[in-house]
Amino acid sequence: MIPSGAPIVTAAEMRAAEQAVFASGVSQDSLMERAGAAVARETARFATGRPILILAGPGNNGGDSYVAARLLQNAGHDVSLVATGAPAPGAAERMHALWHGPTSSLYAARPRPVLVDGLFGTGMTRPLERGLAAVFADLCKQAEFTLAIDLPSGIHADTGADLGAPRGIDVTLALGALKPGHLLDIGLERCGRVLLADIDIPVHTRWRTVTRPRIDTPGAHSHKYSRGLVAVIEGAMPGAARLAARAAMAGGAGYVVLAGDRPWGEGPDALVRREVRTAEDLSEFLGWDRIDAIVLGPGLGRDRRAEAYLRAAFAAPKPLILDGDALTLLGTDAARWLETRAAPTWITPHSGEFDRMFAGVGSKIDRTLAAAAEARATIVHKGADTVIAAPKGEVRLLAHGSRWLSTAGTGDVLAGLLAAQVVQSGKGVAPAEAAVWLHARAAQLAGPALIADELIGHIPGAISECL
Ligand SMILES: NC(=O)C1=CN([C@@H]2O[C@H](COP(=O)(O)OP(=O)(O)OC[C@H]3O[C@@H](n4cnc5c(N)ncnc54)[C@H](O)[C@@H]3O)[C@@H](O)[C@H]2O)[C@@H](O)CC1
Ligand SMILES: [K+]
Repeated sequence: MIPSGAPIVTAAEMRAAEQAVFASGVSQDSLMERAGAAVARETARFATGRPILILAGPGNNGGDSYVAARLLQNAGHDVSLVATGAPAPGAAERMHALWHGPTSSLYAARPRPVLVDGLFGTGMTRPLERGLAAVFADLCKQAEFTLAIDLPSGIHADTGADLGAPRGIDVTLALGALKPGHLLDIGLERCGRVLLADIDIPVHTRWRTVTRPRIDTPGAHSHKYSRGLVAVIEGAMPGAARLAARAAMAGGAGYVVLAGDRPWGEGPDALVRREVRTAEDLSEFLGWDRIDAIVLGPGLGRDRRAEAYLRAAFAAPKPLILDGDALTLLGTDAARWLETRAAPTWITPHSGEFDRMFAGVGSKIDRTLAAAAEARATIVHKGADTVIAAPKGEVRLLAHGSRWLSTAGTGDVLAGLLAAQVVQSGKGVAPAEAAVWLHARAAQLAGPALIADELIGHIPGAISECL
């Protein structure tokens, strides 16, 4: 569980935001008191009277531990504290001085039912030393409840990479804002439930977690064309395009046309079919001014005709959603091709497709942002941690989507759903955020062992939660 619509900042941005708070006259000690008070509050809520063991590292994460230990002890809790070494000079050292209980060595620590991890937070820069990681993992294993302060020690704040974090953290209390490490890579698995503590540090960022969209009920004067016409192009595997077309219909598009050389197969009667056999046919069809968005790629194939279809779709001055085989065809030339389009483009790669199209370094957010800027397209980089990035720097992140979505066809459904949102809600991240939320919610409603066809049936239920 991750708070929705929450700001996400890097460790450096968080430090800068803290410096701005200090510059406004708030002392480092009082900020640490706020952080420690939030930790004490949440720990008390979950501890329900059980004995508490608090781990304190050398830096400010440890400083928060000393504050929490003092406040919990003052409130009558049974608290033991262990430290990895002397606290760093400054606020952490001053908070240590205010802690009047004993401080013992981590290596002598006895497990207790409640564990609070204040070893390292955003200052985590290198892997945990092996012996320390083993002791820490063992204490987590033997605890009944574990809360990590800001981040689990052993998770890289900016990338979510594993620097030796234990399994079994139940709650991570993010201080001030979420960090990418709560949402990406191994961090996503190891944080448990993420709670956000507002410690009154203003942050300014264009990165947020995905929120539930607001969807308008069609107005009295709405008609099929005003609600948007989506054209889905069929290729070698017609089932994939049909899934996308049906998802566009369920997603609220007013009119959906499936265009291909075998469009007459199964599917709803409300789906309009159009026979298209060559790239010339396709160009002519895409010239129809009623078309508001095009979906190309699901089941397209990778032959010469598929390439010609891709060129025809690129040339059409319409919003374009590219998925699957279209992305494979773009390959390493993706950015060069995509940036030539005048009309808006969305691409929906999974990590394998993304890595074939774009180089890049850094976290999944950094790489997706860089690719979006280079390609001048909005990118929905799918996965357990789905990152949406737009060329001008906007980021939305959906973590904890249903793991049952990892089956064939669910990506085709997302592409169609995205097209339906594009024709209804316009540009950039907004339609992508709506589509990703609806897709994840439909998956939750479909439950375990879902198949892509069933997912479509739950889209209206997801939409009804957004009205
Ligand atoms: N800056 C502030 O005033 C505030 C910071 N806060 C807390 O401070 C944390 C950040 O504090 P720090 O910047 O001091 O950093 P940490 O407390 O996360 O880490 C302390 C130091 O440990 C060292 N270190 C990193 N990886 C290590 C490893 N594998 N083994 C051994 N040592 C390692 C680093 O040199 C780092 O400076 C936040 O996560 C948050 O918990 C909060 O108290 C709010 C206020
Ligand atoms: K921690």
